[in-house]
Amino acid sequence: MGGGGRGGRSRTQRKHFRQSRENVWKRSKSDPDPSSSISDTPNPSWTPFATENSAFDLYYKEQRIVDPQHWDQFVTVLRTPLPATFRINSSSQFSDDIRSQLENDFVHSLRDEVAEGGETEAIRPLPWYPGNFAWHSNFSRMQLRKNQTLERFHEFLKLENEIGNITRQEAVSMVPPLFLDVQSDHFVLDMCAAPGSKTFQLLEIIHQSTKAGSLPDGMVMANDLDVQRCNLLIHQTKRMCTANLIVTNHEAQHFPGCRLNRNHERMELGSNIGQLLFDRVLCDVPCSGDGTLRKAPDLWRKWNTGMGHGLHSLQVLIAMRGLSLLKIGGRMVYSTCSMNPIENEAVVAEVLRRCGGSVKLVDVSCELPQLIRRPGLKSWKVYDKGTWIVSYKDVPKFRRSVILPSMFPSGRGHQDLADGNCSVDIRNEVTNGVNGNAGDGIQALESDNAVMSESAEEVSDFPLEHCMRIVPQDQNTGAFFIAVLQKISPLPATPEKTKIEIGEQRVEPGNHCLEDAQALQINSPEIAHEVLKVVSGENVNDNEPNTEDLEVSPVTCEEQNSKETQEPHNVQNMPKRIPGKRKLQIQGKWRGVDPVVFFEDEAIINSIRDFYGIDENFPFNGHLVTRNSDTNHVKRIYYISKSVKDVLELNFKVGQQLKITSIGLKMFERQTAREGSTAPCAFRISSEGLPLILPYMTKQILHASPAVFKHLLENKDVKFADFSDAEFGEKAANLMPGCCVVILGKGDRVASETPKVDESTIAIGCWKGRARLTLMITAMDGQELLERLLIRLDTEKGFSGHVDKSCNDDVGVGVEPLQELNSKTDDDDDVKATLT
Ligand SMILES: C[S@@+](CC[C@H](N)C(=O)[O-])C[C@H]1O[C@@H](n2cnc3c(N)ncnc32)[C@H](O)[C@@H]1O
Repeated sequence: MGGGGRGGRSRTQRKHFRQSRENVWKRSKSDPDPSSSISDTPNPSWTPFATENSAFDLYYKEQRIVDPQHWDQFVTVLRTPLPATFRINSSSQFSDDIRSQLENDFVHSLRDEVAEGGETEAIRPLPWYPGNFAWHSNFSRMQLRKNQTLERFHEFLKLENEIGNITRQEAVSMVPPLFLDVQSDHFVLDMCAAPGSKTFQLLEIIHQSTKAGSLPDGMVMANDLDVQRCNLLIHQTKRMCTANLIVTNHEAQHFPGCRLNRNHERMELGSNIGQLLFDRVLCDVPCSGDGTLRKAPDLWRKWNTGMGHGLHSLQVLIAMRGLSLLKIGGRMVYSTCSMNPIENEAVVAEVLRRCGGSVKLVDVSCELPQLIRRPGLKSWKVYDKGTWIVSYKDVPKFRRSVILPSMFPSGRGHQDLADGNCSVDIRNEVTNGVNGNAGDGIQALESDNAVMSESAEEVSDFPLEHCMRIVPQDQNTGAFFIAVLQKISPLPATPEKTKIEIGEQRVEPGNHCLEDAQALQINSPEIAHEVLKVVSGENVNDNEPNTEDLEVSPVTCEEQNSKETQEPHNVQNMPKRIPGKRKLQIQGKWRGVDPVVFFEDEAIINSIRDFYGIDENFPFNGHLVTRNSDTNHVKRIYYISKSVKDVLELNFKVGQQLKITSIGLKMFERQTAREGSTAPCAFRISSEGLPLILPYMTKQILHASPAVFKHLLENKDVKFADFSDAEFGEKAANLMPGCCVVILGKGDRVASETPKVDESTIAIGCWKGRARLTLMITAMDGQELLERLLIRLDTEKGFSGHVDKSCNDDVGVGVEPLQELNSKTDDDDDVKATLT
């Protein structure tokens, strides 16, 4: 994949390259010596780390999270700023370019200029990340921002990050997706996905070996409870330009099951999937976050043990829901950025206990051998109200709604409860709230009165040593906990009583299979049965109630009021209404979320196909969606992969249980400018969609020599007569008015008529007006492409003869951002170049 690798450079060449190209890498005599300000000095504002015997210290020591012998080393590392790490997008068409640019320009130049005595590599690939895609720098994020010597490197990272070729992400946060063993055809659920750094990584893996013009068979479903954070995720993953992503907004513990009932399944010949199950599930749950202390030193003051107690039950519920949505044989990774055993090993042990042998904890010690990790804890204590408790039987009665049996290594407590010795006091539950955060943190722990219960220390029976703890002092990172689980058979049925025994705050009805347990929210069997009918849109067999169809989030029930009297947005795909059951008519009308509608307007689809000459092999049917059911006013048309299409069709059949906030890839956008509305095709191709559709386009294409391409990028819009290559100008003038694509020819060849489009092809969308071509890309994309073009020009042999003087002179000069692009008016054509 990719092209234009730089190849090796001599030290002199590198130096020349730096001097000629950079416009920011300049140090005057008055500037301080950069190397002196780049050293890793402890951040003086992080004085809390110096405070011995804080509650945090005591907790870490008492739980043996850090061996007391290595305490000083641990604290020193915590006080050292976290190094900036980043990852090259392995599925980017430019990943090879970027890797060689890093290796040949930055590794050496940064070493020469800023690393100690030129001995240390200032940036290097993380040894454990496959394919050398992830990189570690010796600089903190602050140093990158503030240090003048690093400015060019920082600018490079920022630009490539914005474009989507690089992702700045903490090293430990990159680990969990690697243990998922994701393949390109997998359906992957990311349950708590925002802000989306791991989702992006999952998409990279899915797309990694995709050829130009094709899509992987798999897909990623990224979910988060917080709608604002979902928006961050959408922004973050937009850089990936993927048609294989659905973003949803649910409580993960109630994530819909989307299961067709058996009758429906039998009727729906050709139905691709009958239930939404996943090959892989990432369960990166909300946690107390002490592993992020190096990034967020404030946590030192805020963190308390109550935070973990409050999250434990939710973490168990989310993990259980993940396992119920996992295919048999599938893998789930449970992870937190906390070192607290109550949020980690205790959760894993409880999940294994509930699953009763249907799920196993996988020993992954042979995977990623270069990643230094420590085994999970088998034994720990629970700290509450100034006391270290080693067994549930020592928990005072009034704390039993907060301190649960599942928080202890043995998980025992069930028998006592069943005997009526220690019944759960529901009143306490209510007064303490579900999070159990009674402030039993720093103050309590600091008290001299901390005592230990007298029972013998418990040890878990589960092989919790297979869990992984990544600690800061081992490889200069943040901290992370990771457990890999595999589902080996269906989850067992569990009686209601057991659920109460194990201390859940939510009491759920009836006996049911654990596969559904965490999704049931409807308290009456009658109502449940009616919901089942509505969801499936048909009668169900009374003898075969199928509880999995009831997986409706409580949000669904509450959110009906504002819109329930409106007509469904997509009538044809909505389930039939049952009179008198309005309260249950809720699916598909998520407040504040536009509906997803298949786009089937043949007139528009045909006009697009004809205008761009799109090959019949490129499937449109069922792959185009919009978020506006009024096709006269559709502004954007999105493209979805086959995998996403299958899920969407299933979602319609089950009554739109999924609350979809984003889906697919923006492919076409209505041109709203005056000339746009008179062009033969009102829809232009978006820059995100271009790489996918380009190999199938036969019309509205121009092939440009590097000189012409560069001229266009630099000038943003060019009159046909002003192109140095008159033939190109003439061909441009002969195109139909409207959107067109300019493809960069390779090497010193004059662009051929039919060059093969491959992964390394560079192309840009333009608007062909009456007298000129106008770029239709963002300033950022333009700047990045110009940089890349310069690199290719600099590298490819034999390139010289076809570039005019001005182009050659410009090589090595700083690039002017194409900022004015979206407001620039073509005087001849009066067309606004609209950004995609
Ligand atoms: C540790 S962060 C996830 C980080 C993310 N995986 C990433 O790599 O960018 C936890 C996320 O869980 C979300 N969250 C909290 N409670 C949730 C719930 N009940 N269901 C789903 N998401 C939840 C939070 O909004 C937060 O975005």
